[in-house]
Amino acid sequence: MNTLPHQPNASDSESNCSSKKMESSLHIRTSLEVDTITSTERKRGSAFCIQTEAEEGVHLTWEDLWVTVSNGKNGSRSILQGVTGYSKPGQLLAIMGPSGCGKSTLLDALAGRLGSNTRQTGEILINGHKQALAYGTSAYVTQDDTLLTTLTVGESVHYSAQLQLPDSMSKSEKRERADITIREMGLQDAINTRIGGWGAKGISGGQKRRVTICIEILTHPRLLFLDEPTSGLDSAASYYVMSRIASLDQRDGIERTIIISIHQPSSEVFQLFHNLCLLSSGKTVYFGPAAAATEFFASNGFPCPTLQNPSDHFLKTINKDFEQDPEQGLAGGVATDEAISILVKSYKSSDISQQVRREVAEICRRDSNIMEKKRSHAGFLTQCSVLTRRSFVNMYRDLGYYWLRLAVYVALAIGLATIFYDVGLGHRSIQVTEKE
Ligand SMILES: Nc1ncnc2c1ncn2[C@@H]1O[C@H](COP(=O)(O)OP(=O)(O)OP(=O)(O)O)[C@@H](O)[C@H]1O
Repeated sequence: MNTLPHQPNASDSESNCSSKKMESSLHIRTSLEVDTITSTERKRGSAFCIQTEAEEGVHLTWEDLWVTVSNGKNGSRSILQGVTGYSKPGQLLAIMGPSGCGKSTLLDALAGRLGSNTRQTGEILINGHKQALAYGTSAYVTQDDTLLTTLTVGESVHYSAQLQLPDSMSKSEKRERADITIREMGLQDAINTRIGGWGAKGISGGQKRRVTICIEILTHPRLLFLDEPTSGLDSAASYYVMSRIASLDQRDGIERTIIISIHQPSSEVFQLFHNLCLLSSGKTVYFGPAAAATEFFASNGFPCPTLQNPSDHFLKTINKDFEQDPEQGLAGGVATDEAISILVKSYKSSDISQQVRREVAEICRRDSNIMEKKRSHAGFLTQCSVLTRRSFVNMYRDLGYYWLRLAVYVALAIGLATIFYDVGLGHRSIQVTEKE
């Protein structure tokens, strides 16, 4: 479970959407809480009947967002340079760009996870308000899977459900919620397979990603951040994982807002995106409907060759990490730096960019509710009991952790015993000095 930092001083007051470069204190909390079950639904005793109290989705907007890091004596460096955008419920936004362009930084800024050595300016609003999200409203899936390798898929999700879901839910309800989530992510066939690690092969990399996502969506968060959910997966596994993620946007009666950063999606995966944010060196090259990106590139002199994956074409055009081979042809006949500059300028003055600003202003103007602050997750005693049980299972099954350690202790005991072996029982065998 990844935790998002708590920002107690995040203001609840409505802020003026048009004000620029204002210090944003928005931070979003972790999903340790679930949506409350109404009493009638609890009586029915079915996790299928679980409803959220407030069904409103999360509109996330960011305007003129800058993130800078201090370079010590050399001053500071801008990682993000005035990016603007939005993400709406029921939509999947993909952040793309060459390595080091600021994808993870944008995702972290939106999720309130930036490091302490960074400085953030600009405005990030939730439903038009500067506010902190309540527990259970958002979840962040990091690049790495942090799972206990000795547990099975089912155990991992069930233990997590017992830890995250509130004590007001019965054990069977928690179990049912976990089972439904496992089925949603297509993991029912692997439910009894161990996660596996360096010692023993377990589930595949794609399945591990899905288990991590499963654990994060147990609390039915309305805002989901995923940092490179397909890293390390082959194209078939990537498509399978991404199609499951994309299907979450309308699940459980909740319109989810999903934001992912992704390196190089296949053309099939690309078609799952509603909106695309293309970054280069922290600047917006394109933000708008994913389907319109090819036309934007073509209208600026960088048409996508027939049968080429559009995302490959975009990244090839704006990747300046490697020297272009002139014999293979430069992007649109110009150097990469120039291509980026053309695209960035063109985007700034384009109708698409104006439309994005209008959309952001529209979301801010809407009379949306401030998100409720609900605090409900498993109590201290439940957490202690679940963690103890999980720890015992882990120790028992972990060869290195438990059995190898036991063997070392036995060997040590035998070694010590040999020192005293056959020392005899006479008064000279062991001299004991007693001080009166
Ligand atoms: N806290 C930080 N301190 C110093 N530099 C940072 C910090 N966070 C990010 N950077 C730098 O900012 C740049 C962008 O980093 P970021 O991780 O956002 O890129 P990315 O697009 O996600 O890259 P990748 O696709 O390789 O993961 C990198 O050069 C990185 O070294």
